Amino acid sequence: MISVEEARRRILAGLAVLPAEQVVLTDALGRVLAEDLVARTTQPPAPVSAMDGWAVRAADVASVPCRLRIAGYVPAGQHFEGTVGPGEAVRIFTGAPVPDGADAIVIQEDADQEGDAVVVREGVAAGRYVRRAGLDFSAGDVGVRAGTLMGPRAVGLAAAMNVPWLRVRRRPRVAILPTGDEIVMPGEPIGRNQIVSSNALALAAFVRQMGGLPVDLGIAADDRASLAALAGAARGCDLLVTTGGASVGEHDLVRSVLGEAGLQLDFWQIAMRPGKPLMFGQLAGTPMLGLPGNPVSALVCAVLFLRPAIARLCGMPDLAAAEEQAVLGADLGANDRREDYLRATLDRTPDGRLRATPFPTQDSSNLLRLVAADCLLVREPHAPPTAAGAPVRIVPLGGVFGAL
Ligand SMILES: Nc1nc2c(c(=O)[nH]1)N[C@H]1C(S)=C(S)[C@@H](COP(=O)(O)OP(=O)(O)OC[C@H]3O[C@@H](n4cnc5c(N)ncnc54)[C@H](O)[C@@H]3O)O[C@H]1N2
Ligand code: MOO
Repeated sequence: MISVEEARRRILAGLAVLPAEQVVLTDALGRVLAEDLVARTTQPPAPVSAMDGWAVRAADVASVPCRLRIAGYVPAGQHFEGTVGPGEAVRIFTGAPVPDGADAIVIQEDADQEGDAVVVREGVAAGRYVRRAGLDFSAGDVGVRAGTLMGPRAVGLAAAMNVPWLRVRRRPRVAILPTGDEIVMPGEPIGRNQIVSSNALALAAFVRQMGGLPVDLGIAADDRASLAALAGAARGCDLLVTTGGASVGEHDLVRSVLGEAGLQLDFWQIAMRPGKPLMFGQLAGTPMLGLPGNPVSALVCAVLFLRPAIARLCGMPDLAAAEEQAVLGADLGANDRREDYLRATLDRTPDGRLRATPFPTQDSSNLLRLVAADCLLVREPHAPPTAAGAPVRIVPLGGVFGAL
C-alpha cells in the first residue's frame, strides 16, 4: 500500500491543466484565472482628495489661523480649471482631483467659510489627505496572479482595473458514478435491503462548490454490463469519479470491469483510514478516481484527493498544504500502519490554542458524525500512544473554498 502523499503525487501527475476560455467579468466569480489580471488603468488616475475640505498650498497654512481667498469649487467628477495661487483655496470634496498649485487638503472641520474667504484654524503638511496618482495601482500592474480563484474581492479589483473580460480555466467536467445494487437515489422507492445513495449528491455538491461541473452518470448496479456501460459515458469528461465496489469482495467490480474496458491502473489501496481501497488510473484517456463506498471514506478522500485533483485541472497551486496545527483534546492509543484521519471537533484551550478532540467512534459509515466534525485530525502511520495536549496536524473542514 502506498502512502497518502505518494497517492496524491501520482494523482496530480496523472492530470493535465485544462485549456482556457474567455468569460465576461460578471461571470468570473468562482473561476480560476488562466493568466495574470493586469491593470488597464491607473487608480487613482490623478491626485485626488481623500477628504471633504479645502485644497490649499501647505506653505500658506504654516501659521494659523490664516485667511485664504476661495478661488473655486470642485466636487468629485469635476475638475478645477485654474491653478491655486498663493493665498488661495479651492473648496474640494472626497474623490475630486486636487487642483494644480494645491498640495494639501485642510479638512472642513478645521476651517470656517466667511463669505468669499476661508479661515483655516489647523495647518497641514504638504501631501496631507492627497491620494497620489497610482496610489492603489498603475496601468500594467498585476492585480491577481494566474491560478487564483476569483472571489468577490478579485472581481471588484478587475472592475477597478477596467478589465471586462478574463481568461479563465474551463470548468472541469467531473463524471460521478456511484455503484452498488443496494443504493437508490433520494426520493425513489427504497426496496428491502436498500439504502439511499448519499455519495453521488455529496460529491456533486463538492465538485460544484469547487467550480466544476458534475456530470451525473446514474447508479451502476453490481454487474459487469451496467458498470461498463455507465463508465463508458464518462468519455469526454475531465475526470471520472466512482464510489463503491473498490474493495476486495467478489461484488467489488470496479477494478476488474474497468480493467477490461482498458483502465490503466496507477494504484489501488493506500495506507489510509478511512479510504484504504482508493484507486487511480486512466480509462481511455479519462483520468479515473475510484473512491470507497462508505460515505465518510468517500468524502474524506474527496477532501484529500478530489480537491487537489480539481485544483490541478484548474491550474491552481497544490492545495495539499491546507493543514493547520492544533493540540490534541483526548488521549489516543498507538496507530497502525495506515495514516488515520479522525473526525474531530475544534475548540480553544484556555490559553487560546486550537484544540482538536476526536469523536470516540470513527466508523466510516457515520455521516452524521462527519457533518458534526470541524476537522480531520491526522495521525501518522505507527504513531505511538499520544497524550492530550500534544501537537497534532488537522485538516479543517470549514472555509469557503472546498469546504465540506
Ligand atoms: N475483507 C475486506 N473487506 C473490506 C476491506 C478490506 O480491506 N478487506 N476494506 C474495507 C474498507 S476500508 C472499505 S472503505 C470498504 C469499501 O468498500 P467498497 O469501496 O467496495 O464499497 P462498497 O462495498 O460498495 O460499499 C461500502 C459501504 O458503503 C455503502 N455505500 C456504497 N455506495 C454508497 C452510496 N452511494 N451512498 C451511501 N452509501 C453507500 C455500502 O452500502 C456499504 O455499506 O470495504 C471494506 N471491506
Ligand atoms: O478505509 Mo475504509 O475507507 O476504513 O472505511
